[in-house]
Amino acid sequence: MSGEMDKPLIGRRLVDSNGSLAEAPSEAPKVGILGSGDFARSLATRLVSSGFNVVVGSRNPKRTAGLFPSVAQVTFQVDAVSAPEVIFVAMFREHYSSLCSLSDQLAGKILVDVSNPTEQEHLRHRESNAEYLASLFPTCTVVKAFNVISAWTLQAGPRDGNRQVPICGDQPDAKRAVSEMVHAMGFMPMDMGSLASAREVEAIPLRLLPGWKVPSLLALGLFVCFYAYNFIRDVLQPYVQESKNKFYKLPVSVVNTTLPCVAYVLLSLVYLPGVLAAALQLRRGTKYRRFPDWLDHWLQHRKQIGLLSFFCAALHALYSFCLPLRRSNRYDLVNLAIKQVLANKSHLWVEEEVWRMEIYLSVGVLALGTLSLLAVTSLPSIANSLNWREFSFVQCVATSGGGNTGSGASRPDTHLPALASACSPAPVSASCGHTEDVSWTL
Ligand SMILES: NC(=O)C1=CN([C@@H]2O[C@H](COP(=O)(O)OP(=O)(O)OC[C@H]3O[C@@H](n4cnc5c(N)ncnc54)[C@H](OP(=O)(O)O)[C@@H]3O)[C@@H](O)[C@H]2O)C=CC1
Ligand SMILES: [Fe+3]
Repeated sequence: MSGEMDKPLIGRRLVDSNGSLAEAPSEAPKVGILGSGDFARSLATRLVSSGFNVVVGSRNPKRTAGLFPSVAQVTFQVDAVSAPEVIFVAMFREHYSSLCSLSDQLAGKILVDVSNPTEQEHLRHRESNAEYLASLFPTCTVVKAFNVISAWTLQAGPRDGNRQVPICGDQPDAKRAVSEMVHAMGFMPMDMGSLASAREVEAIPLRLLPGWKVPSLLALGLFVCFYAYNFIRDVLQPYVQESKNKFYKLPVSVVNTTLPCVAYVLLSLVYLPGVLAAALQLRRGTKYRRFPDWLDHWLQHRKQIGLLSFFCAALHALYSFCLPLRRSNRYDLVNLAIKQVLANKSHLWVEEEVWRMEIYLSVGVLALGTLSLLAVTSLPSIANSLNWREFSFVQCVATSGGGNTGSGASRPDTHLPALASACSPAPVSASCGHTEDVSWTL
């Protein structure tokens, strides 16, 4: 690495008072970008605004120059790679070989591979894109970075959820140089080890909510079971036994009765593994042994199960609000009024039912509020701002002493709280026959 990269420029933004990108000082480190596509353009914009001198290498600089910030230099590939020490390869894998003619100019430089394979490419090639690039340019140092950041995020700036940039490479100095650039651009570098990890890093954007698959299927399965049960009980049975047509209940009423059942069972599934884990530790007499795989996975999915429980409870609240809006409800009320008139009753007031409904609603609202609190505190940005004691406090207050076993289920040290506090929460029963209590832990 030349001394150019050593000059500190972290946090130096080059946006003038009009909001446009100002000229980078000539002593600012030069960074090269090969390619002029979407990613190259966003990268150039962010690099310029972070204080770097950017030179873009294109096969057709005349055509593409207008798409880049005016302070970025857009030139032919061969001219772009001569000065910078760090060169981003913002091209697809199949075009890497077209750079082989630049081998001499690229010798000794750091190539940053930002590419993402498609799912088919990932399965087809055994070696990662970064390792392939390294095999084409053995005299260069290849570092894998930025592939998890979309062109849009690069342009818009880092956001809470996707600030982390996994980096891997075989040369610590090259990794450090790229990490500093990542920092300067407002992202968080995350060292993923040697270039052999590149395949793993390239697989990250291919994932689709891996932690949610099983909990979602579980919630769906529970919903189908409870819906079938409620359909038989509330619709089919009256139809068969009394020839009453209650099929109108299918879209709202049956769904509304089903949702809290699902929410309650999911909630109990959040606590059950903690209790089982604690019982297992007590039986074994030690916390220094791994849990069986099924229990380990269950423990790690508690947050998702808890959030799905919250989702069902929130939907139940919304559906309940909509109940009086239904036409069937209006007809029922009118019919009741007519019956009263016919029976010559002027004042209908059943004290017990009135109280039961008042308390039921109040408890329901409190339970949903508590569940919302737990859902909000389980969001990473909020959970990270609480220390362990504060987090446990919120969990315990919200669940009247609910248990917690920590998320690192396979790490023995985090099992300790399981023994200490794996007690089941006191459910809040509602008069309509379902329960709306809430809590889970990260
Ligand atoms: N777009 C995104 O959000 C993200 C993209 N990436 C990765 O960044 C890389 C570039 O993606 P993106 O910018 O979207 O793609 P584009 O298709 O928009 O750009 C690819 C660029 O490659 C250059 N290129 C060089 N040689 C060839 C060649 N022989 N044939 C065709 N093009 C060539 C072209 O520039 P020129 O004509 O000037 O030479 C072209 O602009 C990919 O590897 C992608 O996986 C990674 C994360 C996010
Ligand atoms: Fe309810």
